[in-house]
Order: sequence, then structure tokens, then C-alpha cells
Amino acid sequence: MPQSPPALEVRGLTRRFGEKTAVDDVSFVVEPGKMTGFVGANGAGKTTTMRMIMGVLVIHSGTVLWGGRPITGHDRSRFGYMPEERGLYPKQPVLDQLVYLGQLRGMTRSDAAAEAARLLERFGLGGRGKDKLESLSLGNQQRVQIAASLLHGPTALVLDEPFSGLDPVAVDSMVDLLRDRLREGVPVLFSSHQLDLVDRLCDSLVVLSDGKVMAAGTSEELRSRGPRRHRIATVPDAGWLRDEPGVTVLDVDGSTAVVELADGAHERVLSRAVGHGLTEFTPLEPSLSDIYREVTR
Ligand SMILES: Nc1ncnc2c1ncn2[C@@H]1O[C@H](COP(=O)(O)OP(=O)(O)OP(=O)(O)O)[C@@H](O)[C@H]1O
Repeated sequence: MPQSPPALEVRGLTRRFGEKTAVDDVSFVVEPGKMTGFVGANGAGKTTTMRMIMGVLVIHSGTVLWGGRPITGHDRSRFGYMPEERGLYPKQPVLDQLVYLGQLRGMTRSDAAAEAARLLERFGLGGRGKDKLESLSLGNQQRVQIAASLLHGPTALVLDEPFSGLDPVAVDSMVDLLRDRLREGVPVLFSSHQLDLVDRLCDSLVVLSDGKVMAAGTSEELRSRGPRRHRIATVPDAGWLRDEPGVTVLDVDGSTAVVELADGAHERVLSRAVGHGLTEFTPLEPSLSDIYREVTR
């Protein structure tokens, strides 16, 4: 029977810098084949967590598990990692660096060269292989960094802000490449400040605030736990909702209002709305951005 692909899990991960606990008892799972967004304000502890996952920073307590057992150096060497500090050499030609990295990761020279050329082509950089990295625009340098993390057919991807500085076309071509890996069951963890992108791309979300996990789960789970918003329209005017118990009006414009309903208020507000000339009563699914704002408020 074929083995199911491994999940990446962190359990109780903790890291201090002097007096400050930068990552505080952090636990979450990145399921195989799932794109998991890692979000949080500046300084929330995302980079520190990713560094501990990759073994470039000592873990003070907790564990990283790969396929349910403690991760090894060999496991990590097969991951694709895009560190915050990036790490390619500005003064060396793009293709040479990629081939070198591929060889470091156990590829033959010719396999590494072929795969590097294929990835550069996919990113529209087919003609730039002989150029020094520093001669490329920042967005194109970013594409090369991404190619470096994908080169060796990684078993998991840990990507620190992979989309920052990319234009929408570059984001889409990167996402296409990631989807190829996801289909093979590779778990992908990526940090981002771009909530709209996270909303569009993620299967799951981990929200970090001040070193702690504020929410973690699949998009559906988090959405079902998110604020219960409704759009209610009553003709001629929806202003009466302002005085209705159990209703928080977020926006009202003439006959239409967007509201949050308290637990148990739904039936009563619906029947009151009928009395006020109801034309619409629609539940609104919260976006991941709404959920993020809610849990970090
Ligand atoms: N090497 C270090 N020495 C001292 N403090 C550190 C070190 N690395 C991180 N920190 C502190 O740990 C906390 C978490 O930082 P981290 O870089 O992990 O956050 P982040 O969520 O990745 O932020 P950003 O979104 O700005 O990249 C911050 O308060 C930071 O100043």
C-alpha cells in the first residue's frame, strides 16, 4: 500500500531571546498537500518559528515532527527553504548558483542544470541564466530565490515571505509551481503580510500574535468560527437595526445594512425584519482577513 505523504508538525515550540519569549508554546500542523498561510504582525515570531523548523536556530523547548516522528537533519535537507535573509550570492551568475545548490542537495550536475533552466523558463527568466543575480530587478531576484527552494523536488516547503516584492503575474506563476508540488502531497508553509493573497491561496491558516497562536485550522473551520455577519435590506430604510438588541451594525446605507448578530438573535431579527419590509437577509462568509483582524484585535 502506498504510504500517505508526511505532515509537518510543530508541538510546543518555544524560543527566547534574553528576557523576551519570541515564540511561546506554538503548535500547529501543516498537512500534506495543503497550503498553509502563516500570518502575524511584525515581530509576531513567524521567522523565528520557521528558523526552528529548519534547524537554523536552536529550539528552547518543544519539537518539530515530520511524518509523526522527530525531524532529522536528513529530513530537513530535503525540504525547500526560502529564508528571510534570502541567501544567494549577488555577484555570481544565476544559473551557476542554482546548479551548485542542486548539487549540494544531492542532484547530479546535469539534472540540476536541466531543472534550473526549466524553472527559470517558467519564471520568464530563460535568457538571464548567465547574468549576475545583482543585475536582475528585485522581483526577478526573488523569483530566482524561489527557484532555488524548488530545485531539488522538495518534500516540504517553508517559505518566509515568498510573495513580497512580486508583481501579480509573478505571484501567479509561483503559485502554479507550488500547486504542482501540493498535488504531490508536499506540505507548504508560507508567511505573508498580504492578507488578500493569503485569503486567495490558503487551505489553512495559522495566526500568530506576540509569539502565540491565536487561531489555527482549515479555512472552512476558521470561517465557521468567524464573526456571523449578515446583509439585511428592508425597504425603505434599514436604520431601525441600530436600536435592535443583539445587533451590531457595521455599515448602513439607506435600505441595506451589514450587521453582526449575537448568539440567539437570528430568529427574532429575521421576524422583525419581515415587519420592516424585508427584501434581503443574507449570511456573509467572513474572509480570512476578517478572521485575522478578529483574532488579533
Ligand atoms: N536574533 C535575535 N536576537 C534577538 N531578538 C530577536 C532575534 N530574532 C528575533 N528576535 C525578536 O523576536 C521577535 C520575533 O521576531 P520574528 O522575526 O520571528 O517575527 P516575524 O513575525 O517574523 O516578524 P516580521 O513580520 O517583521 O518578519 C521580535 O521581537 C524580534 O525582535
